[in-house]
Amino acid sequence: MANTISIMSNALRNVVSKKRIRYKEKGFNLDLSYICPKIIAMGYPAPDIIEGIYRNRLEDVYKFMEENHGGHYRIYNLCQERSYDINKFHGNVATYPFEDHNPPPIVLMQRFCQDVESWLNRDPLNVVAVHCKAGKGRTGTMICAYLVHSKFLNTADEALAFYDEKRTIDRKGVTIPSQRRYVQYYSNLIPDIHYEVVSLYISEIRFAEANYLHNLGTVQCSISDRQESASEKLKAHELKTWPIDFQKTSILDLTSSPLMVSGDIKVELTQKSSRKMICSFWVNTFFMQNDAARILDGNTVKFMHTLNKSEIDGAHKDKDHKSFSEDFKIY
Ligand SMILES: CCCCCCCC(=O)OC[C@H](COP(=O)(O)O[C@H]1[C@H](O)[C@@H](OP(=O)(O)O)[C@H](OP(=O)(O)O)[C@@H](OP(=O)(O)O)[C@H]1O)OC(=O)CCCCCCC
Repeated sequence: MANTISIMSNALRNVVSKKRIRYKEKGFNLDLSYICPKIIAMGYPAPDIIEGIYRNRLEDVYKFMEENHGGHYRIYNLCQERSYDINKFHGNVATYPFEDHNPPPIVLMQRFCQDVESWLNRDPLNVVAVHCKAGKGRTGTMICAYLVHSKFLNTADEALAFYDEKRTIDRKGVTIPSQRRYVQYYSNLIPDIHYEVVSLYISEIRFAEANYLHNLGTVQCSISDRQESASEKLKAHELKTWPIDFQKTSILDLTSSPLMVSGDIKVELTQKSSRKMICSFWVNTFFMQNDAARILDGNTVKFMHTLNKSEIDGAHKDKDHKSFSEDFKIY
């Protein structure tokens, strides 16, 4: 009977881990992959019995780490929605939590990379094990940032492709466009660009060739930023929202009262009635300054930051937006 339950549980874990590469050696069967000898990506180490039925069991991950890297491992938990007693891993657990399906704040990426670098430099035997919930999107975003930070690879694209190959069977590791964009942003800081929070004024957003939106009629457009506070969980903080009737216009015109934004900014389109998310994207003002065309009076900046469909979260998955035109752009 116990053997049957174990077989069924392993079967379910395999289904839940989808196309992620599993570690199946030395008696282990874990949603876990070595990205390189010192960097492990893994699914959540579930402490409770129920979640342990379909995800890594914490005790199995502990056994794996002790047998293979005893005394030389540090765990990084990126989950904002889950946690466990860090003493289960001798207290050597660092947390850098952010929301599922979203990019991390740039400053969180910097702190994560510095922490990993410090740990790995302490002893040649040291390794890191990074996880979120699935150990795929958020985990990949941070690991790719470190692959560029450490100059193990030279570009964001190289890091993303390397991670995709080492972590997934279908080479679809980091798929959320804004997560991929933030790895690119981070790589733009290497080797020694000083990041700072920059304020810009949004005076116009143009939605071009977005036939899909035209068919939706009035859509709600919101712009949010992120206000970090130690106590509160990270979440987008809505600054303002506007209705846009895409049957009449494809421009959000804020010329009369530009909106000042700073740092990590989320633009989101939702169905006006249901508030169901249509698509969204995160950008960071520091990396948009070059796109900013100073208007004559010098203090209002209209940034024409072109994003195409593959760079818009939600649209990239296509499953809901098959009628998006190929060249869906947000300026
Ligand atoms: C008999 C039931 C069979 C269920 C088969 C489910 C098969 C299945 O879809 O399993 C997967 C689901 C969801 O799986 P998870 O609960 O693990 O969620 C994943 C996680 O959010 C990833 O983000 P991250 O944590 O890596 O940052 C996300 O990647 P991203 O943000 O990059 O898109 C991925 O989206 P994606 O897959 O890429 O679209 C999500 O599927 O698991 C569950 O729902 C767990 C509950 C399982 C219920 C167990 C009941 C005992």
